[in-house]
Amino acid sequence: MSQTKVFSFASGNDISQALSEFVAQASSEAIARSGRFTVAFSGGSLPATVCRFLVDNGDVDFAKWHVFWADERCVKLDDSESNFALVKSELLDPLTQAGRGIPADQVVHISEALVHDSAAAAADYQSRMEQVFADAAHAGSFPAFDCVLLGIGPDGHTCSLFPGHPLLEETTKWVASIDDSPKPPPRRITLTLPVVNHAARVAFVATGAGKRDMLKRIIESKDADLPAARVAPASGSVYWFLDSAAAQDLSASTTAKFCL
Ligand SMILES: O=C1O[C@H](COP(=O)(O)O)[C@@H](O)[C@H](O)[C@H]1O
Repeated sequence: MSQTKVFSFASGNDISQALSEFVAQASSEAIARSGRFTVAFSGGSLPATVCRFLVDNGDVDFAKWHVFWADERCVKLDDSESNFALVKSELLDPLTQAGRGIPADQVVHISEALVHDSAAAAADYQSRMEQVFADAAHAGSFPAFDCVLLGIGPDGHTCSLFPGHPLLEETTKWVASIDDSPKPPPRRITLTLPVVNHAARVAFVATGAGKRDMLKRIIESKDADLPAARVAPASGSVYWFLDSAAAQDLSASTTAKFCL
């Protein structure tokens, strides 16, 4: 049974500071336990919020990170729609410039050669994930990410898992393709719900009043029509990092003071 904690912060800077501490702690615990930290990033507004202070956090051993994407658009890596490009500019490039770069073979992004064929791109992405999570692959199980960082859309989607879409029922694949995303661009690849629900920690990040109704439905009503409400890692925890505008419809008893 997963544990859920909801944190509300006064400002975007406060969220970013807390996320820097949260990810740093998740990273140190994972590295102490297994010698590495496996993390999946979403795109959208999340990379800038998560990475604002993380890059300068001297407690993080980025050389031991293995970076994945929770979802990716089937576009070239330098396209303005690319989730890779967001993480590159917010995290990978600044770390390289600071002499603390993540080794390139530990940054597992979509194959640019396959972006014209989403099914092939998803299969290729899964096979590269299987190399990192070899034990899970051999056991026919699912990978257990140390941390999955998720955004939500105003329709309640997370990763590229959209309300009412058949991909929500996927039970075997680690990575799936979608060619009819209601939010452009239409062709994408995404982690599946079983993978997200095997993670040790899932952190949702949502800001702005535009998401407040949706957050009430997801967090308090647990409306299963909304993909984000189906995120409940079997032996992991879910954390919500919200600003006060996004959290304003939640009951006071739902939110907790941030502490690690
Ligand atoms: O399309 C996507 O949207 C969601 C939400 O983005 P946001 O800008 O509203 O935070 C994002 O989490 C996902 O990775 C992305 O592909």
